[in-house]
Amino acid sequence: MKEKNLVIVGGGSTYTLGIIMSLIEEKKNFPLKKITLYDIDEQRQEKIAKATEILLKEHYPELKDFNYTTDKATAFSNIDAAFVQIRTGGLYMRELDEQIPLKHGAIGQETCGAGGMAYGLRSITDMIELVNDIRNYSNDAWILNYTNPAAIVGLALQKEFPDDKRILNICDMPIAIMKSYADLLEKDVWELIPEYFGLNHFGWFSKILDQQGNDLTNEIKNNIINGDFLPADKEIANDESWIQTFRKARQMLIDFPEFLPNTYLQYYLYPEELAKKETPDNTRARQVINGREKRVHELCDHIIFQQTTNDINVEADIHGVYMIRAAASLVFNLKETYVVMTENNGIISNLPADALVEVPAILTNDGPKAFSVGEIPAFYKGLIENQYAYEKLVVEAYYEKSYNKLLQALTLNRTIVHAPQAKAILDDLIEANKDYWPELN
Ligand SMILES: NC(=O)c1ccc[n+]([C@@H]2O[C@H](COP(=O)([O-])OP(=O)(O)OC[C@H]3O[C@@H](n4cnc5c(N)ncnc54)[C@H](O)[C@@H]3O)[C@@H](O)[C@H]2O)c1
Ligand SMILES: O=P(O)(O)OC[C@H]1O[C@H](O[C@H]2[C@H](O)[C@@H](O)[C@@H](O)O[C@@H]2CO)[C@H](O)[C@@H](O)[C@@H]1O
Ligand SMILES: [Mn+2]
Repeated sequence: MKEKNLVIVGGGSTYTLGIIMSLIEEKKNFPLKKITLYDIDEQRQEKIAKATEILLKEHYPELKDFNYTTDKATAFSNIDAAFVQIRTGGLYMRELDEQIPLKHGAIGQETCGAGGMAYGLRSITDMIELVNDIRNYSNDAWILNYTNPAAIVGLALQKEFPDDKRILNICDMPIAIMKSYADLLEKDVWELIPEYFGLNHFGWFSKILDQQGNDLTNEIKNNIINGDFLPADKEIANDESWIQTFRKARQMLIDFPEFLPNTYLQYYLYPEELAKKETPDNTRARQVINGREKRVHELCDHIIFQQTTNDINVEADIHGVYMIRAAASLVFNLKETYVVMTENNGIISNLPADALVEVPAILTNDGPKAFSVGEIPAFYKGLIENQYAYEKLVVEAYYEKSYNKLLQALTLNRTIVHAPQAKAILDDLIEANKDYWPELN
Protein backbone atom coordinates (compact mmCIF):
# COMPACT_ATOMS: atom_id res chain seq x y z
CA MET A 1 0.00 0.00 0.00
CA LYS A 2 1.29 3.43 -0.94
CA GLU A 3 1.80 5.70 2.09
CA LYS A 4 -0.65 8.55 2.52
CA ASN A 5 -0.75 12.03 4.05
CA LEU A 6 -3.14 12.68 6.94
CA VAL A 7 -4.19 15.89 8.69
CA ILE A 8 -5.88 15.84 12.10
CA VAL A 9 -8.05 18.94 12.42
CA GLY A 10 -8.47 19.87 16.07
CA GLY A 11 -4.92 18.77 16.78
CA GLY A 12 -5.24 20.05 20.34
CA SER A 13 -8.14 17.68 21.03
CA THR A 14 -8.09 15.33 24.00
CA TYR A 15 -8.44 12.51 21.44
CA THR A 16 -5.32 13.31 19.38
CA LEU A 17 -2.80 11.38 21.46
CA GLY A 18 -5.06 8.30 21.42
CA ILE A 19 -5.42 8.62 17.64
CA ILE A 20 -1.63 8.88 17.26
CA MET A 21 -1.13 5.76 19.39
CA SER A 22 -3.77 4.02 17.28
CA LEU A 23 -2.02 5.18 14.06
CA ILE A 24 1.17 3.62 15.40
CA GLU A 25 -0.59 0.32 16.11
CA GLU A 26 -2.41 0.45 12.77
CA LYS A 27 0.55 1.49 10.60
CA LYS A 28 0.31 -1.66 8.47
CA ASN A 29 -3.39 -1.07 7.83
CA PHE A 30 -3.03 2.66 7.15
CA PRO A 31 0.61 3.41 6.23
CA LEU A 32 1.45 7.10 6.35
CA LYS A 33 4.14 9.31 4.92
CA LYS A 34 3.07 12.49 6.68
CA ILE A 35 0.95 13.48 9.67
CA THR A 36 -0.04 17.11 10.25
CA LEU A 37 -1.90 18.52 13.23
CA TYR A 38 -3.99 21.63 12.59
CA ASP A 39 -5.76 23.75 15.19
CA ILE A 40 -6.82 27.37 15.67
CA ASP A 41 -5.49 27.36 19.22
CA GLU A 42 -1.71 27.39 18.88
CA GLN A 43 -1.00 26.89 22.57
CA ARG A 44 -3.47 24.08 23.17
CA GLN A 45 -2.16 22.22 20.15
CA GLU A 46 1.52 22.76 20.97
CA LYS A 47 1.45 20.64 24.12
CA ILE A 48 -0.15 17.70 22.29
CA ALA A 49 2.11 18.20 19.26
CA LYS A 50 5.36 18.25 21.20
CA ALA A 51 4.46 14.96 22.93
CA THR A 52 3.28 13.54 19.59
CA GLU A 53 6.61 14.42 18.00
CA ILE A 54 8.51 12.33 20.57
CA LEU A 55 5.99 9.50 20.37
CA LEU A 56 6.27 9.31 16.59
CA LYS A 57 10.05 9.56 16.54
CA GLU A 58 10.26 6.54 18.86
CA HIS A 59 7.39 4.42 17.53
CA TYR A 60 6.91 5.47 13.90
CA PRO A 61 10.43 6.04 12.55
CA GLU A 62 9.20 5.17 9.04
CA LEU A 63 7.04 8.31 9.03
CA LYS A 64 8.83 10.83 6.82
CA ASP A 65 7.21 14.00 8.06
CA PHE A 66 5.33 15.27 11.11
CA ASN A 67 4.35 18.86 11.60
CA TYR A 68 1.83 21.00 13.43
CA THR A 69 0.46 24.29 12.30
CA THR A 70 -2.27 26.90 12.49
CA ASP A 71 -1.81 27.72 8.82
CA LYS A 72 -4.47 26.30 6.52
CA ALA A 73 -2.31 26.09 3.39
CA THR A 74 0.36 24.12 5.25
CA ALA A 75 -2.22 21.86 6.85
CA PHE A 76 -4.46 21.09 3.91
CA SER A 77 -2.16 21.00 0.88
CA ASN A 78 -1.52 17.60 -0.63
CA ILE A 79 -3.45 15.48 1.86
CA ASP A 80 -5.25 12.19 1.28
CA ALA A 81 -7.40 12.22 4.41
CA ALA A 82 -8.55 14.60 7.13
CA PHE A 83 -9.88 13.57 10.55
CA VAL A 84 -12.01 16.43 11.84
CA GLN A 85 -12.53 16.65 15.60
CA ILE A 86 -13.16 20.26 16.54
CA ARG A 87 -15.13 21.70 19.45
CA THR A 88 -16.41 25.20 18.71
CA GLY A 89 -16.55 27.09 22.00
CA GLY A 90 -14.48 24.46 23.77
CA LEU A 91 -15.35 22.60 26.94
CA TYR A 92 -16.27 25.98 28.48
CA MET A 93 -19.34 26.19 26.19
CA ARG A 94 -20.05 22.47 26.62
CA GLU A 95 -20.51 23.09 30.33
CA LEU A 96 -23.04 25.86 29.61
CA ASP A 97 -24.85 23.56 27.14
CA GLU A 98 -25.24 21.10 29.97
CA GLN A 99 -26.05 23.55 32.77
CA ILE A 100 -28.62 25.76 31.03
CA PRO A 101 -31.22 23.07 30.18
CA LEU A 102 -30.70 21.56 33.63
CA LYS A 103 -31.62 24.88 35.25
CA HIS A 104 -35.01 24.44 33.55
CA GLY A 105 -35.38 20.79 34.53
CA ALA A 106 -34.26 19.25 31.22
CA ILE A 107 -31.33 17.02 30.26
CA GLY A 108 -28.06 18.86 29.69
CA GLN A 109 -25.99 16.77 27.29
CA GLU A 110 -23.22 17.24 24.74
CA THR A 111 -25.17 15.90 21.74
CA CYS A 112 -28.74 15.17 22.92
CA GLY A 113 -31.54 17.64 23.57
CA ALA A 114 -31.06 21.39 24.02
CA GLY A 115 -27.32 21.14 24.73
CA GLY A 116 -26.78 19.24 21.50
CA MET A 117 -28.83 21.83 19.64
CA ALA A 118 -26.72 24.68 21.04
CA TYR A 119 -23.51 22.85 20.15
CA GLY A 120 -24.83 22.04 16.66
CA LEU A 121 -25.59 25.69 15.93
CA ARG A 122 -22.06 26.58 17.02
CA SER A 123 -20.36 23.81 15.01
CA ILE A 124 -22.05 24.30 11.63
CA THR A 125 -20.32 27.58 10.69
CA ASP A 126 -16.84 26.27 11.51
CA MET A 127 -17.43 22.94 9.82
CA ILE A 128 -18.61 24.55 6.58
CA GLU A 129 -15.57 26.83 6.62
CA LEU A 130 -13.26 23.88 7.23
CA VAL A 131 -14.65 21.77 4.41
CA ASN A 132 -14.28 24.74 2.05
CA ASP A 133 -10.70 25.28 3.24
CA ILE A 134 -9.76 21.63 2.82
CA ARG A 135 -11.33 21.56 -0.64
CA ASN A 136 -9.35 24.68 -1.61
CA TYR A 137 -6.13 22.76 -1.20
CA SER A 138 -7.00 19.06 -1.58
CA ASN A 139 -10.02 18.45 -3.73
CA ASP A 140 -10.01 14.65 -3.48
CA ALA A 141 -9.09 14.13 0.15
CA TRP A 142 -11.39 11.99 2.26
CA ILE A 143 -12.88 14.03 5.10
CA LEU A 144 -13.88 11.94 8.09
CA ASN A 145 -15.95 14.08 10.36
CA TYR A 146 -16.74 13.07 13.89
CA THR A 147 -17.18 16.58 15.25
CA ASN A 148 -20.36 16.60 17.28
CA PRO A 149 -23.26 16.73 17.25
CA ALA A 150 -22.48 14.57 14.21
CA ALA A 151 -26.17 14.15 13.28
CA ILE A 152 -26.72 17.91 12.97
CA VAL A 153 -23.27 18.72 11.55
CA GLY A 154 -23.69 15.89 9.04
CA LEU A 155 -27.10 17.16 7.88
CA ALA A 156 -25.72 20.68 7.45
CA LEU A 157 -22.75 19.39 5.44
CA GLN A 158 -25.11 17.35 3.28
CA LYS A 159 -27.15 20.50 2.59
CA GLU A 160 -24.08 22.68 1.95
CA PHE A 161 -22.03 20.18 -0.09
CA PRO A 162 -24.62 17.91 -1.79
CA ASP A 163 -22.21 16.82 -4.53
CA ASP A 164 -19.18 16.17 -2.35
CA LYS A 165 -19.06 12.39 -2.05
CA ARG A 166 -15.85 12.36 -0.04
CA ILE A 167 -17.22 13.54 3.29
CA LEU A 168 -18.00 10.76 5.75
CA ASN A 169 -19.71 11.43 9.07
CA ILE A 170 -18.85 8.74 11.57
CA CYS A 171 -19.23 7.92 15.28
CA ASP A 172 -17.49 5.48 17.58
CA MET A 173 -20.48 4.65 19.79
CA PRO A 174 -21.67 1.55 17.86
CA ILE A 175 -18.19 -0.02 17.92
CA ALA A 176 -17.71 0.87 21.61
CA ILE A 177 -20.99 -0.90 22.41
CA MET A 178 -19.94 -3.86 20.23
CA LYS A 179 -16.69 -4.04 22.20
CA SER A 180 -18.80 -4.63 25.32
CA TYR A 181 -20.82 -7.32 23.50
CA ALA A 182 -17.55 -8.95 22.42
CA ASP A 183 -16.33 -8.99 26.03
CA LEU A 184 -19.57 -10.62 27.19
CA LEU A 185 -19.16 -13.29 24.51
CA GLU A 186 -15.38 -13.58 25.04
CA LYS A 187 -14.81 -12.78 21.39
CA ASP A 188 -12.79 -10.21 19.44
CA VAL A 189 -14.90 -7.17 18.55
CA TRP A 190 -13.73 -7.30 14.91
CA GLU A 191 -15.27 -10.77 14.55
CA LEU A 192 -18.77 -9.40 15.16
CA ILE A 193 -21.00 -8.39 12.27
CA PRO A 194 -23.67 -5.80 13.18
CA GLU A 195 -27.09 -5.13 11.75
CA TYR A 196 -27.90 -1.63 12.95
CA PHE A 197 -30.34 1.18 12.06
CA GLY A 198 -31.22 4.68 13.21
CA LEU A 199 -29.76 8.16 13.36
CA ASN A 200 -26.48 9.13 15.04
CA HIS A 201 -26.72 8.59 18.82
CA PHE A 202 -30.26 7.35 18.15
CA GLY A 203 -30.18 3.77 16.87
CA TRP A 204 -30.52 0.07 17.59
CA PHE A 205 -28.71 -3.17 16.78
CA SER A 206 -31.28 -5.51 15.28
CA LYS A 207 -28.78 -8.38 15.07
CA ILE A 208 -25.21 -9.33 15.90
CA LEU A 209 -23.74 -12.21 13.90
CA ASP A 210 -20.39 -13.94 14.00
CA GLN A 211 -18.22 -14.54 10.93
CA GLN A 212 -19.90 -17.92 10.34
CA GLY A 213 -23.34 -16.30 10.28
CA ASN A 214 -24.42 -17.54 13.72
CA ASP A 215 -26.90 -15.20 15.36
CA LEU A 216 -25.51 -14.04 18.72
CA THR A 217 -28.27 -11.52 19.48
CA ASN A 218 -30.22 -13.54 22.06
CA GLU A 219 -27.06 -14.55 23.87
CA ILE A 220 -26.12 -10.87 24.15
CA LYS A 221 -29.60 -9.90 25.33
CA ASN A 222 -29.61 -12.65 27.96
CA ASN A 223 -26.19 -11.60 29.15
CA ILE A 224 -27.26 -7.97 29.50
CA ILE A 225 -30.48 -8.81 31.31
CA ASN A 226 -28.96 -11.35 33.67
CA GLY A 227 -25.51 -9.85 34.11
CA ASP A 228 -23.76 -6.51 34.42
CA PHE A 229 -23.34 -4.66 31.10
CA LEU A 230 -20.29 -2.42 31.35
CA PRO A 231 -18.09 -0.29 29.10
CA ALA A 232 -15.19 -2.39 27.84
CA ASP A 233 -12.91 0.03 26.01
CA LYS A 234 -10.05 0.97 28.33
CA GLU A 235 -10.73 4.69 27.78
CA ILE A 236 -14.10 4.49 29.49
CA ALA A 237 -14.05 1.22 31.46
CA ASN A 238 -13.34 2.95 34.79
CA ASP A 239 -15.36 6.09 34.15
CA GLU A 240 -18.31 6.22 36.57
CA SER A 241 -20.53 8.17 34.18
CA TRP A 242 -19.96 5.68 31.34
CA ILE A 243 -20.46 2.74 33.74
CA GLN A 244 -23.89 4.11 34.71
CA THR A 245 -24.70 4.76 31.05
CA PHE A 246 -23.89 1.21 29.96
CA ARG A 247 -25.82 -0.23 32.93
CA LYS A 248 -28.92 1.64 31.78
CA ALA A 249 -28.96 -0.53 28.62
CA ARG A 250 -30.42 -3.31 30.80
CA GLN A 251 -33.46 -1.18 31.68
CA MET A 252 -33.94 -0.20 28.03
CA LEU A 253 -33.79 -3.84 26.98
CA ILE A 254 -36.28 -4.93 29.66
CA ASP A 255 -38.70 -2.18 28.61
CA PHE A 256 -38.15 -2.59 24.85
CA PRO A 257 -36.74 -6.09 24.25
CA GLU A 258 -36.96 -6.16 20.46
CA PHE A 259 -33.61 -4.52 19.64
CA LEU A 260 -30.34 -3.71 21.40
CA PRO A 261 -30.22 0.06 22.11
CA ASN A 262 -27.49 2.62 21.53
CA THR A 263 -26.67 3.90 25.03
CA TYR A 264 -27.59 7.48 24.01
CA LEU A 265 -31.26 6.47 23.85
CA GLN A 266 -31.36 6.65 27.65
CA TYR A 267 -31.66 10.45 27.41
CA TYR A 268 -34.75 10.21 25.21
CA LEU A 269 -36.47 7.30 26.94
CA TYR A 270 -35.95 8.36 30.57
CA PRO A 271 -35.42 12.15 30.33
CA GLU A 272 -36.92 13.13 33.69
CA GLU A 273 -35.07 10.46 35.63
CA LEU A 274 -31.74 11.36 34.02
CA ALA A 275 -32.19 15.11 34.45
CA LYS A 276 -32.85 14.58 38.18
CA LYS A 277 -29.54 12.73 38.53
CA GLU A 278 -27.50 15.60 37.08
CA THR A 279 -25.89 18.28 39.25
CA PRO A 280 -25.09 21.66 37.67
CA ASP A 281 -21.62 21.98 39.19
CA ASN A 282 -20.55 18.51 38.07
CA THR A 283 -21.96 17.96 34.61
CA ARG A 284 -20.05 15.80 32.11
CA ALA A 285 -17.94 18.75 30.84
CA ARG A 286 -16.57 19.32 34.36
CA GLN A 287 -15.81 15.59 34.65
CA VAL A 288 -13.98 15.68 31.31
CA ILE A 289 -11.98 18.78 32.34
CA ASN A 290 -10.96 17.09 35.59
CA GLY A 291 -10.62 13.69 33.93
CA ARG A 292 -9.67 13.06 30.30
CA GLU A 293 -8.34 16.55 29.59
CA LYS A 294 -6.22 16.61 32.77
CA ARG A 295 -4.97 13.05 32.15
CA VAL A 296 -3.97 13.79 28.55
CA HIS A 297 -2.27 17.09 29.41
CA GLU A 298 -0.36 15.50 32.29
CA LEU A 299 0.78 12.68 30.01
CA CYS A 300 2.01 15.21 27.44
CA ASP A 301 3.86 17.20 30.13
CA HIS A 302 5.47 13.98 31.32
CA ILE A 303 6.60 12.93 27.82
CA ILE A 304 7.92 16.41 27.07
CA PHE A 305 9.78 16.57 30.39
CA GLN A 306 11.33 13.11 29.95
CA GLN A 307 11.87 13.61 26.19
CA THR A 308 10.95 9.94 25.77
CA THR A 309 7.91 7.65 25.85
CA ASN A 310 9.96 4.76 27.26
CA ASP A 311 8.01 4.60 30.51
CA ILE A 312 4.48 4.89 29.09
CA ASN A 313 2.15 2.36 27.47
CA VAL A 314 1.58 3.11 23.82
CA GLU A 315 -1.88 1.63 23.39
CA ALA A 316 -4.48 2.07 20.68
CA ASP A 317 -8.10 2.73 21.67
CA ILE A 318 -11.25 1.61 19.96
CA HIS A 319 -12.14 5.19 18.95
CA GLY A 320 -8.84 5.71 17.10
CA VAL A 321 -8.71 2.26 15.53
CA TYR A 322 -12.28 2.63 14.24
CA MET A 323 -11.62 5.97 12.54
CA ILE A 324 -8.32 4.73 11.09
CA ARG A 325 -9.66 1.45 9.71
CA ALA A 326 -12.70 3.17 8.23
CA ALA A 327 -10.42 5.76 6.58
CA ALA A 328 -8.14 3.02 5.24
CA SER A 329 -11.13 1.23 3.74
CA LEU A 330 -12.12 4.42 1.86
CA VAL A 331 -8.62 5.41 0.79
CA PHE A 332 -7.45 1.92 -0.24
CA ASN A 333 -10.86 0.69 -1.43
CA LEU A 334 -10.79 -2.22 1.04
CA LYS A 335 -14.58 -2.67 0.92
CA GLU A 336 -14.82 -3.37 4.63
CA THR A 337 -18.05 -2.84 6.55
CA TYR A 338 -18.45 -0.13 9.20
CA VAL A 339 -21.46 1.52 10.80
CA VAL A 340 -21.46 5.09 9.40
CA MET A 341 -23.83 7.92 8.54
CA THR A 342 -25.16 8.15 5.00
CA GLU A 343 -28.12 9.65 3.15
CA ASN A 344 -31.07 7.29 3.51
CA ASN A 345 -32.36 7.12 -0.09
CA GLY A 346 -34.45 4.04 0.63
CA ILE A 347 -31.99 2.14 2.85
CA ILE A 348 -34.64 2.28 5.60
CA SER A 349 -37.60 2.12 3.26
CA ASN A 350 -40.20 3.76 5.53
CA LEU A 351 -38.07 6.80 6.48
CA PRO A 352 -37.52 10.02 4.47
CA ALA A 353 -35.00 9.77 1.62
CA ASP A 354 -32.99 12.77 2.84
CA ALA A 355 -32.52 11.54 6.44
CA LEU A 356 -28.91 11.01 7.47
CA VAL A 357 -29.18 7.47 8.76
CA GLU A 358 -26.60 5.46 10.67
CA VAL A 359 -26.28 1.97 9.21
CA PRO A 360 -23.65 -0.61 8.23
CA ALA A 361 -22.05 0.19 4.88
CA ILE A 362 -19.22 -1.15 2.76
CA LEU A 363 -16.61 1.59 2.54
CA THR A 364 -15.17 1.86 -0.98
CA ASN A 365 -13.21 4.52 -2.85
CA ASP A 366 -16.58 5.46 -4.35
CA GLY A 367 -17.97 6.13 -0.87
CA PRO A 368 -20.19 4.11 1.47
CA LYS A 369 -22.45 1.43 -0.01
CA ALA A 370 -25.04 0.72 2.64
CA PHE A 371 -26.89 -2.55 3.08
CA SER A 372 -30.67 -2.34 2.76
CA VAL A 373 -32.49 -2.31 6.11
CA GLY A 374 -36.06 -2.40 4.77
CA GLU A 375 -39.08 -1.36 6.85
CA ILE A 376 -38.69 -0.70 10.54
CA PRO A 377 -41.49 -1.21 13.10
CA ALA A 378 -43.83 1.64 14.11
CA PHE A 379 -42.26 2.41 17.51
CA TYR A 380 -38.76 2.95 16.05
CA LYS A 381 -40.09 4.72 12.98
CA GLY A 382 -42.05 7.12 15.20
CA LEU A 383 -39.09 7.85 17.45
CA ILE A 384 -36.71 8.36 14.54
CA GLU A 385 -39.09 10.55 12.57
CA ASN A 386 -39.58 12.76 15.60
CA GLN A 387 -35.82 13.04 16.20
CA TYR A 388 -35.12 13.61 12.50
CA ALA A 389 -37.73 16.40 12.37
CA TYR A 390 -35.94 18.02 15.32
CA GLU A 391 -32.52 17.74 13.62
CA LYS A 392 -33.83 19.03 10.30
CA LEU A 393 -35.51 22.00 11.99
CA VAL A 394 -32.25 22.91 13.73
CA VAL A 395 -30.40 22.97 10.40
CA GLU A 396 -33.22 24.92 8.71
CA ALA A 397 -33.27 27.35 11.63
CA TYR A 398 -29.53 27.89 11.21
CA TYR A 399 -29.89 28.80 7.53
CA GLU A 400 -33.07 30.83 7.97
CA LYS A 401 -31.95 32.40 11.27
CA SER A 402 -35.33 31.35 12.58
CA TYR A 403 -36.22 31.63 16.28
CA ASN A 404 -39.52 29.97 15.54
CA LYS A 405 -37.98 26.88 13.99
CA LEU A 406 -35.64 26.47 16.95
CA LEU A 407 -38.60 26.67 19.29
CA GLN A 408 -40.37 24.04 17.19
CA ALA A 409 -37.24 21.88 17.25
CA LEU A 410 -36.85 22.01 21.02
CA THR A 411 -40.55 21.45 21.61
CA LEU A 412 -40.38 18.33 19.45
CA ASN A 413 -37.29 17.01 21.23
CA ARG A 414 -38.19 14.19 23.60
CA THR A 415 -35.90 15.59 26.32
CA ILE A 416 -38.15 18.66 26.58
CA VAL A 417 -41.69 18.42 25.06
CA HIS A 418 -43.24 21.40 26.95
CA ALA A 419 -43.30 24.60 24.86
CA PRO A 420 -42.84 27.06 27.77
CA GLN A 421 -39.87 25.04 29.01
CA ALA A 422 -38.44 24.94 25.46
CA LYS A 423 -38.85 28.73 25.18
CA ALA A 424 -37.14 29.45 28.50
CA ILE A 425 -34.20 27.20 27.61
CA LEU A 426 -33.93 28.65 24.11
CA ASP A 427 -33.87 32.23 25.42
CA ASP A 428 -31.06 31.42 27.85
CA LEU A 429 -29.10 29.54 25.16
CA ILE A 430 -29.39 32.49 22.77
CA GLU A 431 -27.84 34.77 25.39
CA ALA A 432 -25.03 32.29 26.18
CA ASN A 433 -24.25 31.66 22.50
CA LYS A 434 -24.42 35.22 21.17
CA ASP A 435 -20.77 35.07 20.03
CA TYR A 436 -21.39 31.88 18.05
CA TRP A 437 -24.96 31.54 16.77
CA PRO A 438 -26.40 33.43 13.83
CA GLU A 439 -28.58 36.31 15.01
CA LEU A 440 -32.15 34.99 14.98
CA ASN A 441 -35.23 36.72 13.54
N1 LIG B 1 -18.54 11.21 16.83
C1 LIG B 1 -17.83 10.59 17.78
O1 LIG B 1 -17.99 9.43 17.95
C2 LIG B 1 -16.85 11.35 18.61
C3 LIG B 1 -16.04 10.70 19.51
C4 LIG B 1 -15.15 11.44 20.27
C5 LIG B 1 -15.10 12.83 20.12
N2 LIG B 1 -15.93 13.43 19.26
C6 LIG B 1 -15.89 14.88 19.03
O2 LIG B 1 -14.56 15.30 18.78
C7 LIG B 1 -14.44 16.68 19.09
C8 LIG B 1 -13.25 16.93 19.99
O3 LIG B 1 -13.55 16.58 21.31
P1 LIG B 1 -12.61 16.95 22.55
O4 LIG B 1 -13.38 16.57 23.77
O5 LIG B 1 -11.28 16.38 22.34
O6 LIG B 1 -12.57 18.54 22.45
P2 LIG B 1 -11.35 19.52 22.70
O7 LIG B 1 -11.94 20.85 23.00
O8 LIG B 1 -10.38 18.93 23.65
O9 LIG B 1 -10.60 19.56 21.28
C9 LIG B 1 -11.08 20.23 20.18
C10 LIG B 1 -9.94 21.00 19.53
O10 LIG B 1 -10.48 21.62 18.37
C11 LIG B 1 -9.91 22.91 18.26
N3 LIG B 1 -10.78 23.73 17.42
C12 LIG B 1 -11.92 24.38 17.75
N4 LIG B 1 -12.43 24.98 16.67
C13 LIG B 1 -11.58 24.74 15.62
C14 LIG B 1 -11.56 25.09 14.25
N5 LIG B 1 -12.51 25.84 13.72
N6 LIG B 1 -10.54 24.63 13.48
C15 LIG B 1 -9.56 23.87 14.01
N7 LIG B 1 -9.53 23.51 15.31
C16 LIG B 1 -10.52 23.93 16.11
C17 LIG B 1 -9.77 23.40 19.69
O11 LIG B 1 -8.83 24.43 19.78
C18 LIG B 1 -9.35 22.11 20.40
O12 LIG B 1 -7.95 22.00 20.45
C19 LIG B 1 -15.79 17.08 19.71
O13 LIG B 1 -16.63 17.61 18.71
C20 LIG B 1 -16.32 15.76 20.19
O14 LIG B 1 -17.70 15.77 20.37
C21 LIG B 1 -16.79 12.72 18.50
O1 LIG C 1 -18.51 12.61 27.63
P1 LIG C 1 -17.26 12.28 26.91
O2 LIG C 1 -16.58 13.52 26.35
O3 LIG C 1 -16.35 11.38 27.67
O4 LIG C 1 -17.66 11.40 25.65
C1 LIG C 1 -18.53 11.89 24.70
C2 LIG C 1 -18.35 11.06 23.46
O5 LIG C 1 -18.86 9.76 23.75
C3 LIG C 1 -18.87 8.81 22.70
O6 LIG C 1 -17.56 8.48 22.32
C4 LIG C 1 -16.60 7.77 23.07
C5 LIG C 1 -15.68 8.50 23.97
O7 LIG C 1 -15.49 9.81 23.61
C6 LIG C 1 -14.35 7.78 23.91
O8 LIG C 1 -13.49 8.18 24.95
C7 LIG C 1 -14.54 6.28 23.79
O9 LIG C 1 -13.53 5.56 24.39
O10 LIG C 1 -15.79 5.87 24.29
C8 LIG C 1 -16.98 6.64 23.94
C9 LIG C 1 -17.98 5.70 23.39
O11 LIG C 1 -17.53 5.21 22.20
C10 LIG C 1 -19.63 9.38 21.54
O12 LIG C 1 -19.67 8.50 20.44
C11 LIG C 1 -19.07 10.72 21.12
O13 LIG C 1 -19.83 11.20 20.05
C12 LIG C 1 -19.10 11.68 22.30
O14 LIG C 1 -18.45 12.88 21.95
MN1 LIG D 1 -20.61 9.72 18.74
